Amino acid sequence: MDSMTFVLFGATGDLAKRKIFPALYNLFLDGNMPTSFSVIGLGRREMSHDEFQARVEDSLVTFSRRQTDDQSKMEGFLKAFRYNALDVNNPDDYKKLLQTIQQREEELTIPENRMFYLSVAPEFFDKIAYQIKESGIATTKGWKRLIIEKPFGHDLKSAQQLNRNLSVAFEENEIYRIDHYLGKPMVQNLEALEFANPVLQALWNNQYIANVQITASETVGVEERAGYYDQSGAIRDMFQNHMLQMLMMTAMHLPKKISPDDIRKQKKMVMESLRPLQKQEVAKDIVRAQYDQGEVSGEAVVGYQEEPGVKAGSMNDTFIAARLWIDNDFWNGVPFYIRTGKRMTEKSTRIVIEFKNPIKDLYSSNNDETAPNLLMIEINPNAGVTLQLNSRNLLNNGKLEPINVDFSASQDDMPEAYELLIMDAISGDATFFAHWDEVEMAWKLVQPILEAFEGNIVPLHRYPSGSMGPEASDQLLKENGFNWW
Ligand SMILES: NC(=O)C1=CN([C@@H]2O[C@H](COP(=O)(O)OP(=O)(O)OC[C@H]3O[C@@H](n4cnc5c(N)ncnc54)[C@H](OP(=O)(O)O)[C@@H]3O)[C@@H](O)[C@H]2O)C=CC1
Ligand SMILES: O=C1O[C@H](COP(=O)(O)O)[C@@H](O)[C@H](O)[C@H]1O
Repeated sequence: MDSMTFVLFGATGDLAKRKIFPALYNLFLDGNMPTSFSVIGLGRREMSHDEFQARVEDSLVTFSRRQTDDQSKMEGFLKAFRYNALDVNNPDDYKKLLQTIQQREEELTIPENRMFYLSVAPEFFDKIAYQIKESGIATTKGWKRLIIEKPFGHDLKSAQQLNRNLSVAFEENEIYRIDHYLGKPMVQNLEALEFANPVLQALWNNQYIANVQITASETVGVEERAGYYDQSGAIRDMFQNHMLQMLMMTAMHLPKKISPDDIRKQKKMVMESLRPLQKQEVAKDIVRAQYDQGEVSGEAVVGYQEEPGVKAGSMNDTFIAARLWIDNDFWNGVPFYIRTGKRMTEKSTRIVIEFKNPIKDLYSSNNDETAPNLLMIEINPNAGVTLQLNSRNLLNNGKLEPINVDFSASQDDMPEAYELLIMDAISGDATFFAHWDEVEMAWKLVQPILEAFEGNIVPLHRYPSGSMGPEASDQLLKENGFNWW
């Protein structure tokens, strides 16, 4: 792994504290950081290097997955950290930043490999990219890379504009767009599950699969993020990025070889085959809803309209269900159902593959019936795979009953999404980052939905907090003879 300088914009913020510092630290403890590296934290407020290091240490003690009693390890890690005050709008601050970067490169005798992580509000992304170029920081004899957080645009036009603005300083192969769902170990494992098992590979098509269901349900409400979420909704917050990424990872087909380029090509082909939605017809395939008051995990909670910071009469969606079709030879005729929402019954992210059941009535003369075979992939909070088969239960008069063949991945010491993603970015492996083509096609799919929501031509259903969403979401599957698993 190349020695490098990790420049963190937003180093005094929440994401840095909760995710980025702990991820770097765990990589360090696992021997997955370069032997020599420097981290330069940036924020508006003034702070000494020592104060910054103390802040980082505090975050590690509170949030790191791994802890060590060996203080020399902690010290070895912290000594890599420096802090510069920088206002993203002030060109002089970038000149000072360049000096700090160069000074550290000299001190550590490391090459000019520079990683820029933008953990700041998205309206700063293009300004920072521009200043990185103008100040000369981007002129390096080594590599340079940019990691950015979502949201990547607010709609198709703003995403395209942002991409143009970033490209003044960075090539596409230098941009690592974080979608933290792509860092979840079970999402990364989808590729192996689909392609490293000839049995599943043979069945992974419309001849054997009846439908695919992707669910990401949350029990939390809007929390303290109403300012952002009320403008965003489930459609932008989860559907445009995480849900569509999981769909791509599930529906892609065996690439010629397992390489970042080939996997991305397959994902792109899925997006190209997704049947576009027409604004006037969005309501046929998309259900939007908002949570009312109710009870979640035994606790009474208020409805969305009563949440602090939500504007009166907000029509924002806190739940989305969708039925999508992939018009290619593999998936013609197989509905892909997606649902995601806040204040639902349980916290669970999972993908269920329902296989066709041509022998449903074979046993009916014995008063028996076969349940469909299901492959259930649990992503979060548990990680595992379950295959539902039919078997006779000798303790119940030999009746046919579904049984589960289970594999549960141990969650102990499982690396966090940010660890895996930051490690990949440092190694220059972009497999599990969102390519611009994917992001743009996702926005193209979502744009008519946004317009239909804004034009109010899609009803806004309601669901009680603590439920699995409105009846209309169940109806979407009933229309095709299915139900949510
Ligand atoms: N927090 C999370 O869990 C997640 C966050 N994200 C995304 O990550 C990004 C950062 O989020 P988060 O850490 O929560 O945000 P915070 O509001 O906690 O932190 C914002 C950071 O930006 C800095 N900042 C603000 N204005 C300026 C400026 N003019 N010049 C330089 N720095 C500035 C702040 O520095 P200072 O305070 O010193 O001014 C602070 O370090 C956002 O894009 C967010 O959408 C994505 C997924 C999850
Ligand atoms: O990106 C986001 O994801 C979280 C859910 O992530 P998970 O890893 O806990 O499943 C969601 O709560 C948040 O609104 C969204 O911005």
